Amino acid sequence: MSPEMQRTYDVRVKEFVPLLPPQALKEEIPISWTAGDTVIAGRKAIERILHKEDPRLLVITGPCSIHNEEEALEYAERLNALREAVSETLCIVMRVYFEKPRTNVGWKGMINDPYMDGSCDIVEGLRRARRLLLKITEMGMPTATEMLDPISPQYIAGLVCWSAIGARTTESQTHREMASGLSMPVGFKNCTDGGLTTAVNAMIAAGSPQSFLGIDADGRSAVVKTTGNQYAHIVLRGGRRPNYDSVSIREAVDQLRAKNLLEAIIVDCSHANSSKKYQNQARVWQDCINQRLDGNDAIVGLMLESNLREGNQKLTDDPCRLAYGVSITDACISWETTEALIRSAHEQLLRSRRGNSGDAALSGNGRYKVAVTA
Ligand SMILES: O=C[C@H](O)[C@H](O)COP(=O)(O)O
Ligand SMILES: C=C(OP(=O)(O)O)C(=O)O
Repeated sequence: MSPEMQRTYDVRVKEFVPLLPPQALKEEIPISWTAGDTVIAGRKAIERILHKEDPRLLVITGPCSIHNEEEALEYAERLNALREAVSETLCIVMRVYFEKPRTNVGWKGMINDPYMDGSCDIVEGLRRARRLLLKITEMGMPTATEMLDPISPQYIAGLVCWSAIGARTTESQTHREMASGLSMPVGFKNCTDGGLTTAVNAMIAAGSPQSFLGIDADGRSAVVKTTGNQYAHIVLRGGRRPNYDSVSIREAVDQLRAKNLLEAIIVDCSHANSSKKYQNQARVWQDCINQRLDGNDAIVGLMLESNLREGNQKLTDDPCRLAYGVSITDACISWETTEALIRSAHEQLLRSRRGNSGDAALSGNGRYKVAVTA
């Protein structure tokens, strides 16, 4: 480019690092028939739940963010066994989140910075994300992720059954346009202050055909024309106050009904619904199960932030010294708590379906005691 053309461009860009085209990564790590079957069946099951053709409760559970493949695979193996055991009442999908939206700055997830040292080797991040999604879907485990960067779906979306647009990006036109072309159901979080209107508008925009700028499978910049995503739905994650209680659910249903949108709500038991205290997730979970048992079919799914071990840890200069199975972003509930919550919900839903009387109560330490009465 001539100097007079160049002098007004890229004033603050240090470097352009070439990225391999999506097609090249798909050929390097090809989707298998088994993985493809998991994705297709997972998407179908979620679509049927959103349309209330499948009475099961959708459960999206897993780490706040993935930073270590070995830990993610151990979690996936445990969850997959549990998924099969409770599949009569629950449709379990694993959170496999590689992209983290930050309130200001911080580690932005495995795709952005796989070595967690600021080197931001995004090519390696995309490779690791795709490889891990492939391994998890090959187990038969359906996957969920947040789509944050509008380019990355081209590299990984074929291995994802459900995706979220986060609270910080639900108002973004770019993300709504992207969602209109995504192949899986997309949940829009309410925005961080708790307002639902942004998510409702996002559902309308994502449900409509859109034309916007993107890239194609060969990595060429392109005008992307979409059909609209008829499975856009809302995810309540709380805001200035929690919004999982029955009054908030009613309010959300009223807003959805007024716009003729899917009256299918997923409640995120974490984030502002738990006041960012992982110990509160159990309470939110049981409240929503109770609402379901009381006949409220608007809540079709629940989300948990869960990891092998509870809590979280700070990411320091030496990632090798991180504790195994502990989140480096939001604090999570442990595997043991997750399993107890899921098994308890399964038993309560089974009993209710069979018309048996039963009682599930929260014990003092936040774990469930399930007492079946004759
Ligand atoms: O789910 C994760 C976090 O809540 C989200 O990425 C924001 O994190 P931050 O406020 O720590 O940046
Ligand atoms: C970032 C997340 O949620 P939210 O957008 O609701 O903050 C998340 O689920 O990881």
